[in-house]
Amino acid sequence: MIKSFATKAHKLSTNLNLLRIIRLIWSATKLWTTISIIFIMVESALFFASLYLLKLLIDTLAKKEANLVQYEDRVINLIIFATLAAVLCAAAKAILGYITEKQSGKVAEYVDNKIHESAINLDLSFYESPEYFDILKRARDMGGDRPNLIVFTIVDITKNFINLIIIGSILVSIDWRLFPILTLFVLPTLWVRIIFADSQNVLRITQTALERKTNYLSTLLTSDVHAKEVRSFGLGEYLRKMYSEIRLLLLSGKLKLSKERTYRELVTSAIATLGFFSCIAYIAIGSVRGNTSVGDITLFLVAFPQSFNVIQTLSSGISTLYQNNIFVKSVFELFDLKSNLVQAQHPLPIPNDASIDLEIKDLNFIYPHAEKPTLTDINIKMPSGKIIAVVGMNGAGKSTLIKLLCRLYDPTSGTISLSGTDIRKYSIKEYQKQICAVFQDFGKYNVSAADNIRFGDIDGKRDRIEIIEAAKNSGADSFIDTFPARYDTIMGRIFEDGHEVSIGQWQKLAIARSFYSKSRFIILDEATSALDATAEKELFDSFRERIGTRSALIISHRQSAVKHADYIYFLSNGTISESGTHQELINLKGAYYNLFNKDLAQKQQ
Ligand SMILES: Nc1ncnc2c1ncn2[C@@H]1O[C@H](COP(=O)(O)OP(=O)(O)OP(=O)(O)O)[C@@H](O)[C@H]1O
Repeated sequence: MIKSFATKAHKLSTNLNLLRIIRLIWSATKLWTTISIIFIMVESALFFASLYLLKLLIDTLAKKEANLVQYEDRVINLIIFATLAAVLCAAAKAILGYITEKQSGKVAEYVDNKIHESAINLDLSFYESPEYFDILKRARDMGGDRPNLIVFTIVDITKNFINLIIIGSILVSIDWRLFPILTLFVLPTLWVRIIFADSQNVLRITQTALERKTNYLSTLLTSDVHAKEVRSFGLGEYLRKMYSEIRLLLLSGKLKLSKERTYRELVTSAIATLGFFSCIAYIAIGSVRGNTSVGDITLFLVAFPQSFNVIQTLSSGISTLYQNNIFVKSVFELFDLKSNLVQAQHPLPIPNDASIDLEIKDLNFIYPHAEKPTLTDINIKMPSGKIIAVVGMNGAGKSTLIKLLCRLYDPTSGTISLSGTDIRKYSIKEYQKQICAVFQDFGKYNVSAADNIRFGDIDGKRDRIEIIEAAKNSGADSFIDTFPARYDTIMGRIFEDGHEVSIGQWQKLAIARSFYSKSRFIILDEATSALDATAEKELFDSFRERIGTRSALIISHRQSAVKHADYIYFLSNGTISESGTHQELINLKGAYYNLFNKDLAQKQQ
């Protein structure tokens, strides 16, 4: 048992990240941590003073003095000081409670901020990895009340540790054997608690994926996004049953562990109580035999239950800290994750000249954890001021190409260059500012129509004229103008006073956002799929005027969207199989010709 305890203790110290937790608390709030340390000291000093004064009082009472007046004064003074120390100790304890609350609020805010900062800075590949979502879930579970709990527990442990030394020294002064005996009897409780905290952590790790699944099912059952399909396909009952079954499975795992823990704690608590009464018996026998003074017995009766309490609280504090360690660990794991995109050490400035082009050369790309490449031998030129189009069947790799152009991923081999320089030599943020993409799953922001557009250039000044101009260019102005609050109308139905708009109207807002951006390249990935035929025709017939001097890349399954492009690439199974102008590709009578309906293409010739 001792060996096992030692191993556990070693694991505890290495696993606990204690130093790192303390550093985190210190970084979050130096001021409140300093005040908290001061008050811990003050409270402990007052606690010691009140006990010591009580001891002096008992000793004085035990030895009556001849001078009664002096004797009485002495007793009264000791009572006053002991009371004062006890009152001040209680006051310090109450103030420390407030300070800890303040301190833990700051820590919670700091942890939340750091979690969000890490989540923003990690590259897209993390958002396509289940392991990352598990870490993120556990780290986010650290939010809420958990930082509070950890700060409170650390404060409590520190306080109780100091109190233990104080009470321990008092007990040693009565009889040196008391303290080790008591500690020895309480150790099994601590051991059991740590073992089970450890098992609980293992259980939490193994249950994270299932917990995420229940969260997902709950979202399906309750979110507005899925409400229509859940009803029309009658999925509600099926999903609810699935949710309940997983919750039951999770609960049974927790209950099994809890049952075992309760049984073992019953045994170890009995051992601790046995220790407590053994010490009392030892002192009582000493008293009967005249070996222990009345003062010592009284002091023992005051200090001993307190010490028992302190040791128990200390052991439960340590196990609470250990239990929460899994969340702390996940937070640190998240903080330690590094983006796979390597930032240039000395980034080059983005060229300022009017003509700026993008070129993809001999590019190959394989997704992390994927078995085969998604893109092979890609060569594409995006000259300044030109419109190019990429066409291909579902799954050909078009969106993947966009992710690479936006530097959300880096190519496995080959290069993407901006004005002849590999884009990895620029700062990621500055490069990404040059490209504005409207993705297939574009964002629908429940903010005002104006802000939906302004998000295209969040760092720029709020220019209402430019926002209206962008809305006109995308065709969004026609529906925004029908709202009484026009550009100040909140989009979507999540918040009060919000106006839901159609998918096509959301798409027009997203396109307006890209027009409003200051990027020199606009990418539309199936960004007009929900636009009506007239709106789409209007947009693309005068697309060149609408984008000004910028270059554009259009991905679409519709001929009307791509036929005006200066150059078209046909992507097939991750490679470019055809390229040329619309007319050249029609004449070729290959995959492009076949994709866009032979008859229609023939009519157009
Ligand atoms: N994160 C990912 N990890 C692994 N494979 C992926 C990932 N994302 C996409 N793929 C795979 O890459 C291939 C190309 O996907 P991509 O989304 O680029 O196709 P697409 O041409 O845009 O298709 P669509 O026309 O349907 O939008 C698909 O086979 C897809 O399964």
